[in-house]
Amino acid sequence: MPAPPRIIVNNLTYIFPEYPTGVRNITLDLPPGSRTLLIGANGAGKTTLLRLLAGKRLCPPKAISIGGVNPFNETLEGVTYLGLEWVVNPIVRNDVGVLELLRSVGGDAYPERRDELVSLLDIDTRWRMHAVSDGERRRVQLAMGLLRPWTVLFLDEITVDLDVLSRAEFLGWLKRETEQRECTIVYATHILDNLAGWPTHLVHMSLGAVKEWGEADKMLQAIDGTVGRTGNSRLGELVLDWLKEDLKVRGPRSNLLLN
Ligand SMILES: Nc1ncnc2c1ncn2[C@@H]1O[C@H](COP(=O)(O)OP(=O)(O)OP(=O)(O)O)[C@@H](O)[C@H]1O
Repeated sequence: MPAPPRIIVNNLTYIFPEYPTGVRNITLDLPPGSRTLLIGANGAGKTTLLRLLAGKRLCPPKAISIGGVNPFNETLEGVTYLGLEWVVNPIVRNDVGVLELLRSVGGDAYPERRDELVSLLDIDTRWRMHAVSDGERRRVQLAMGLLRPWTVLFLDEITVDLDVLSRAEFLGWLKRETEQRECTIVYATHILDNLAGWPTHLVHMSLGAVKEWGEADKMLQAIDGTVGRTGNSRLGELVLDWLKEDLKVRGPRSNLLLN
């Protein structure tokens, strides 16, 4: 990557061909080393935005810059996108061993990193992938996906199958990565456990637009104390307020059927 992994989005609008949905007028500036949480209700546009950022959909020429590069036009060295299509890749359901899989994605080139991920994700290298649980499969996938040292990581909630401890370890490792190397993370998630103190930035999306975004500490200042009214973390409390407000503005989807 030619420049530090800063992510700039400049008035990005993308509408799906033949559908009136998409994302509109999105502007963001996420500095190198930041860890951004993308927050929003189902259908808010998080996956659409992440896929645009990762260069998987064509966007207007100057709307996105990842380390100074338009991701659709140029190959993005060091950018990793882990989303649904990666999760459903059938390769990780074959009768194949863990080490063989890790080798196939370059594990031998990064032996220390491979061993660190195997240990962190509590992977038994004797596993055969057709005979593991969903969570075990997900851990191996994560090790595969993260093995090459990325500079920008786009994560579309891929930790749902992990148990609480594994997810906490994983999040801690991601945080250390951004502290020890020059790299940047954007993570779309609905699961806020163990995320207190994790994000440097928050982006709140609703109905295909960014409603607000900024430094997490500043945005969380509005919520008093470390634990909110419902026992949630301050982050959980803030997000709950956002989503309630979004629902109020949009109205329940069931109303659409009645009209
Ligand atoms: N391929 C597509 N073609 C047309 N519309 C789409 C397509 N993919 C998503 N949409 C629509 O775009 C909107 C945003 O979808 P998106 O998947 O980005 O939401 P999301 O915030 O990631 O939701 P979730 O939290 O459920 O994953 C939705 O209204 C959805 O119906």
